Amino acid sequence: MRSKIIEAVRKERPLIHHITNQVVMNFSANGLLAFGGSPIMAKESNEVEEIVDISSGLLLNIGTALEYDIDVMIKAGQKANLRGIPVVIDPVGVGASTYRSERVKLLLQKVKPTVIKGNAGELAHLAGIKWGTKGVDSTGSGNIVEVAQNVMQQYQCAVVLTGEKDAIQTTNGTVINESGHKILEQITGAGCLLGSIMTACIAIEGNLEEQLDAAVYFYGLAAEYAYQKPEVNGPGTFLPNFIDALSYDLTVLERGITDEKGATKEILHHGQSEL
Ligand SMILES: Nc1ncnc2c1ncn2[C@@H]1O[C@H](COP(=O)(O)OP(=O)(O)O)[C@@H](O)[C@H]1O
Ligand SMILES: Cc1ncsc1CCOP(=O)(O)O
Repeated sequence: MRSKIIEAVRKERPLIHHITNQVVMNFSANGLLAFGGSPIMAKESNEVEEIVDISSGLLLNIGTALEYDIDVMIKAGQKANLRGIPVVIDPVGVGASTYRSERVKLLLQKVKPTVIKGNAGELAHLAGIKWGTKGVDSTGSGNIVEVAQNVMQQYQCAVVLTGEKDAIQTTNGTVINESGHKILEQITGAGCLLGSIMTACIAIEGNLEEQLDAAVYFYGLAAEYAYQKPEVNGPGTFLPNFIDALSYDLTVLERGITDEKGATKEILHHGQSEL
């Protein structure tokens, strides 16, 4: 099923309208292209509704959003809601400032998301559950299922909570994903690009839970596969290998990870003890 979902995305190459942060724009566009979607970044108020009109999915990521950007996100989000295309909201760093917290609240009042996605710290903030955070990163620990369920109930939408383990929460229940690699914590935009790929996966016909599961599982596996490459020595060399892996078939990734511990074995092989 996961392979079929990914193949279907690659066949359709859905256009995904991004209003995202300045840090990750290029990485997200390249990563989504490699995966098999079609990105467009557009945040001019005068064109944003037209761009929604030609898109199959909308990703709203508040990572570096100015007041103007929030207004544009609301305009685009409302148009997407009218058209019935999926909207993914990524409340990057929502707990880091009052401004972020208040603007995300406003965005969620004005726009109905299909999915809220974020790291555990961001989603715990939305849920009103105490959690450790540092800027845009999650540093705490706790019950991720409780957080995901709470956000789903509060905002009446599906939730993808990321971290060492990911929780995919829909009205069908919770799916826990364990694919992924710790190296993803050392590159910026790992969560943001997952948002792009998730939006592409839910922009085609199908079951939301299965599509989110396919996106999250595939993404984690691509990271594990890339890290195993002999030429990867750390975050810098990981990045291009990861982009390559995002373009591969799921079966290639699955076959390529030979050891149960996958990339962990390879890290030791590289003589690194900490990761
Ligand atoms: N310690 C980890 N082990 C394995 N995968 C991880 C780990 N931390 C994050 N990931 C993966 O990295 C991606 C981004 O998650 P995360 O780091 O939580 O997002 P963000 O970049 O928004 O903080 C997800 O696919 C997640 O599964
Ligand atoms: C570092 C940073 N600062 C504002 S947005 C951003 C990128 C965050 O990306 P991610 O949440 O995917 O790590």
